[in-house]
Amino acid sequence: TGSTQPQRILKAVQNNATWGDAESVIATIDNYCRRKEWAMNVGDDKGPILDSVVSEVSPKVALELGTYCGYSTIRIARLLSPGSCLITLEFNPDCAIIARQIIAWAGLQDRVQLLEGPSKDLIPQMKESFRVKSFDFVFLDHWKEYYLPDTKLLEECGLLRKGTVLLADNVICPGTPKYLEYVRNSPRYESCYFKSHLEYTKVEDGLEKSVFLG
Ligand SMILES: Cc1ncccc1-c1cc(O)c2nc[nH]c(=O)c2c1
Ligand SMILES: [Mg+2]
Repeated sequence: TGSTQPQRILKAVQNNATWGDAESVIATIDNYCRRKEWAMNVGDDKGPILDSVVSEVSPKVALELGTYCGYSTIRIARLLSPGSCLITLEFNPDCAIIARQIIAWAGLQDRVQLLEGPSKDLIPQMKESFRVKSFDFVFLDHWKEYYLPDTKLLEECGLLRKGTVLLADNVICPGTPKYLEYVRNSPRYESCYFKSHLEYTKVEDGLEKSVFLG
């Protein structure tokens, strides 16, 4: 039986990236996915926008919904100051296995906690089980239908505070119309759109940055 896409991405990293060098892991994945096989990483067009928002927020406690192979996990974690942490949620165990190895290859395992399971089950456990008071930054990149319910769940669980920044991938392609309508019309958010392209393509996509106002 053949290999899976995450396994092929891990192999590309092991064969081309430098152990402990997050930049080389990012570059390797972008080269592989641009030239060999497309994959749903935030990529090297939207990636710098993600970087600039993370750098601006400098989160102490960050959350990522949707790890996949760990590409955006590494983009975020490499910018965190020591003592900060990123919790990333992945429901697919086969992806989680690969992502752990790619995150380790980048030397960032000490700043990342990868939790396996559905976000709707893990989010309500954040305070008690994972001792999170609130998140400073949330990257939404899992499944478009879950962006809105998970945002409401984060609100209900008291995991957002005045100034928490939500950044959502794929708000144009595949598109998250219900989420966009909510954050753009709710008085509890200040929202803005960063136009870009779907990873490794010329198709329009973008990131929506939404600040929770409390
Ligand atoms: C897979 C795909 N095909 C065509 C167009 C876009 C996508 C696509 C792109 C992404 O960045 C995604 N990120 C998280 N989760 C997704 O499901 C997802 C899907
Ligand atoms: Mg995405």
